[in-house]
Amino acid sequence: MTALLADKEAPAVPVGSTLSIYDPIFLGIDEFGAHVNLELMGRNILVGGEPGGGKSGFLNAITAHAALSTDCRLVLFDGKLVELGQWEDCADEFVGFDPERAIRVMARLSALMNNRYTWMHAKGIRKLDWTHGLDPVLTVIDEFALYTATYGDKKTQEQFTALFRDLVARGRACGMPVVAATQRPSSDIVPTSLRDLFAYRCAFRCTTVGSSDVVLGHGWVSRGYSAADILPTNQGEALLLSEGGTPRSIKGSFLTDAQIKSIADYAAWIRRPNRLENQR
Ligand SMILES: Nc1ncnc2c1ncn2[C@@H]1O[C@H](COP(=O)(O)OP(=O)(O)OP(=O)(O)O)[C@@H](O)[C@H]1O
Repeated sequence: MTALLADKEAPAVPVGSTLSIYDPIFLGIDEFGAHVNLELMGRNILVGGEPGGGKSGFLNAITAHAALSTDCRLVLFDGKLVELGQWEDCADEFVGFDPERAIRVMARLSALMNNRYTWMHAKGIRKLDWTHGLDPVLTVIDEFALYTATYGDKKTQEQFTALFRDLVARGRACGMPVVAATQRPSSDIVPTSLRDLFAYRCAFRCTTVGSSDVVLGHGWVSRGYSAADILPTNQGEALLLSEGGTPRSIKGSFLTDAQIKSIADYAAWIRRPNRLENQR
């Protein structure tokens, strides 16, 4: 009822819950049915696996949390438009298949990182947190290989790759984490030097044991953790590895298109620039 009131008549309290990007993000359940949550701030997440394994579902669950977090700015890259497209109204930037635009947005993120580090240096801050009053900026990229190896020419691909790598390397300490997914987990698309910048790695079903190791890190297959063992019929199952741990079998949370639409509508409403809190 409250939500139906016009802005000027609405009480100065939120009509529903909002989240913080500093809250743990619900990702799904483990093999014992326990909730699996992830603290994103200060970390990057790499997601890989064959088409149809459940990567976009996983990305949508994280994006939903971020969209409902009014302390988080969102930058979305979706070369297919339809995987993250429903969140466009919640995002500060939504990049589709235009490689030049992808580079421009990445370059702006790079400039923002430089500004933040200059400010942090002046203030003597080593790692940004919620007490510093700067909104985190989450970048979510579905199928980054489209930008690094498919769209554009060699020059634009190299430019994007360099800026992307810089964001993954430097973003996390200044409140700019990255969640990046690819359906091509091969060593040319995800070289070890890039993979190692991701503290969290999530492997959905992979076609080969080599691809599983590309996502999780070399040696996990030989220790018995292979995403190639996930059944093709078990979509949404993945091996999740967090810094210093061992891969954990999870079943990712999944939002239907209708659920995404209603969450995205609500999130766009609470994120609108003239929302009540901003008018005080
Ligand atoms: N956690 C889940 N639980 C149940 N079903 C799921 C889950 N995740 C995905 N699915 C099912 O698998 C289908 C494909 O999932 P999704 O689009 O996320 O795969 P993908 O890995 O992103 O594929 P692509 O690489 O082609 O984009 C979904 O439409 C859904 O039916």
